[in-house]
Amino acid sequence: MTLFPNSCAPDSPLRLSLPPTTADAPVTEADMQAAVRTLLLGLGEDPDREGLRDTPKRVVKALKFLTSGYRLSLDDLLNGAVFTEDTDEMVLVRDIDLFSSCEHHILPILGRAHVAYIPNGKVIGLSKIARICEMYGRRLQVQERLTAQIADALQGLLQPQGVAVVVEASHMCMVMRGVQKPGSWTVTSAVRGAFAKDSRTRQEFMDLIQHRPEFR
Ligand SMILES: Nc1nc2c(ncn2[C@@H]2O[C@H](COP(=O)(O)OP(=O)(O)OP(=O)(O)O)[C@@H](O)[C@H]2O)c(=O)[nH]1
Ligand SMILES: [Zn+2]
Repeated sequence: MTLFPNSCAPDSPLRLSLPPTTADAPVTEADMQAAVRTLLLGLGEDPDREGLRDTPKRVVKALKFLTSGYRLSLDDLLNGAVFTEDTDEMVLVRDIDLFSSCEHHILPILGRAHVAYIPNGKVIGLSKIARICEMYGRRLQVQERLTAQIADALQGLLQPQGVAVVVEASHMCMVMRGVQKPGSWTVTSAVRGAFAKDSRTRQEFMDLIQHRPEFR
């Protein structure tokens, strides 16, 4: 595994554009656990009671998992699974479960992605499309950026004739708190190449993903 997402060659198409981070800041695991302990105290809890004693450790572990996409790169997850193939028919992987975290509240974004591309001499292993969604999902996100990152990753890896991505998701920050709208779904799309230029191609994609959004 590449520990640092930007560790591939500076001119590599696989290089990720990460937001500025404090990755070099000396924040230890103990610091992070102490911060969670402080949160618990602020919430009026007793962090030393039995049920909460290991909670700082668990929360840090969970948050690290939910943001593990920062510590992955496209070449890690691709494992070379890009193949030469003489086809120019649309490939669609739909209903890819997606779990992300909203960057404003660090609360879950739950939904699914539909990802299509029209090859241009190269195809990608199908599971890798879901892995790309996972990599970008396991970061602090806004849905619009998540959608665009998935599209741009495929565009960069395959130089296909076009890419289309639709993400439909429910934001727990709009469901469990704040405006409290449990039935709301946010739909975002990113289209590139033929899907942007040709409305019939875009319509074919939209017809193929038509269904009632419902989180299972
Ligand atoms: N565009 C976009 N907005 C998001 C996303 N996730 C959360 N938000 C919104 O980010 C906004 C943050 O607004 P603020 O007013 O700063 O935060 P807040 O007081 O918690 O807002 P409320 O959620 O309205 O209570 C809210 O409107 C959220 O709904 C996302 O993926 N995309
Ligand atoms: Zn939010």
